Amino acid sequence: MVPAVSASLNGSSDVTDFVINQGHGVKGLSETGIKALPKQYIQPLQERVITKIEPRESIPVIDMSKWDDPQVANSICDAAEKWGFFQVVNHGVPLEVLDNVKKATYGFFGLPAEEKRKYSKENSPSNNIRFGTSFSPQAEKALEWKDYLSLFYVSEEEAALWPPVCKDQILEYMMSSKPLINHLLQVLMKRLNVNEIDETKQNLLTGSVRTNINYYPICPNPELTVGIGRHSDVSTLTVLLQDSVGGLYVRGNEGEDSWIHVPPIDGAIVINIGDALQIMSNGRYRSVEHRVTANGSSNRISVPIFVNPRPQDIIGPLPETLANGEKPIYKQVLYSDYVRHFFKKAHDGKDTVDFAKITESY
Ligand SMILES: COc1cc(/C=C/C(=O)SCCNC(=O)CCNC(=O)[C@H](O)C(C)(C)COP(=O)(O)OP(=O)(O)OC[C@H]2O[C@@H](n3cnc4c(N)ncnc43)[C@H](O)[C@@H]2OP(=O)(O)O)ccc1O
Ligand SMILES: O=C(O)CCC(=O)C(=O)O
Ligand SMILES: [Fe+2]
Repeated sequence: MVPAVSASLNGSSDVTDFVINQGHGVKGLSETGIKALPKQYIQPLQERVITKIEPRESIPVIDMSKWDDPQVANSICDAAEKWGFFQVVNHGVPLEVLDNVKKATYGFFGLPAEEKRKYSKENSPSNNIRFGTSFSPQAEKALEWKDYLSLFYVSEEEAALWPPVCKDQILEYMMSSKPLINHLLQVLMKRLNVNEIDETKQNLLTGSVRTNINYYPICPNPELTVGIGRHSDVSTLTVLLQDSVGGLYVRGNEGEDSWIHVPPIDGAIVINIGDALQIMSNGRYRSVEHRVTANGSSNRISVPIFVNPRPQDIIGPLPETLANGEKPIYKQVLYSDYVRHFFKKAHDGKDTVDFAKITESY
């Protein structure tokens, strides 16, 4: 499309205006046929290079068909402790629901820029609905090659304001994932000696839900930038649907340069532990750094459901995790303060969690 548009995007401010203000996103930029990556997307060397060492181990794939089996429960807890990431198959979320949400994601990003722009921070009918690009463009020295729509679920009535092209499919995906989410949390809690999830705990673990749809368009110089930079999620846990393109890497256990690819598996869902659960488990379950590479030949989409405490909840190590005299390594923090801290800076790997760390004073 439109080489004339590409030719007219001369300076940085033209690109920023086209991508952010006019609502074309990086998808629009990619579709101009742009041949070289604009300089504001060039990441520092250390952020873009993934050393291609073949890792000796891979992220576990857990078959959930016998989900009451204690061995399945053990695999879930072991993976949460060791990797912070695992994939599940035979998880009970209908495959048709997954297909529908992927199609709906393409539907939303395929809308003209003037339609998508209606959901930008400045124009959105609600603060809980946000179409954007990169992560936090005001705070970032280098931008990321990704557009997103972020939907914080408040109520059915408010969801009526979500873009009609994807609303029903996203709601269906969220609702169909609930039994899986509750089961995973029940199993994970049991290992922490939490045998009953009462209403207070349920709210703490699953009281708010944010679903994002991510679009990573074809990139002219994928080796110079990233789709998403190193970060850990601030959720309790994240249920992530990816398509068949690949590009999600997780920090492995074999040193600084160890990044493990999460290979797309048809019908599988990726699960990752977020910072809130790392804090609540006093570090036993790990919220692990991950990143997404840019791709020179395929567009990619993903759909994370972030399951979180409520903004007004105070999070800290659960009393059950400290019952045996274990020392708390995290303090009590207001969850919305934690999330605001995450959003107001560029991605910086695992540094967000320091916000909740107890610092030794001498
Ligand atoms: C986008 O690229 C991403 C995203 C991620 C996400 C990973 C996650 O784990 S998301 C799960 C986060 N948890 C929750 O949202 C649940 C709790 N929610 C809250 O506490 C509140 O909703 C709130 C997030 C604190 C927002 O509070 P509110 O008072 O309603 O809103 P503001 O004051 O307008 O927002 C403050 C500030 O936050 C930033 N922000 C808000 N929403 C988003 C969003 N959807 N996406 C990006 N940034 C957001 C923003 O900076 C706001 O300041 P402004 O000046 O811009 O208004 C992982 C990786 C990614 O690459
Ligand atoms: O696209 C992916 O595979 C991962 C997305 C992600 O990490 C996020 O949205 O937090
Ligand atoms: Fe993430």
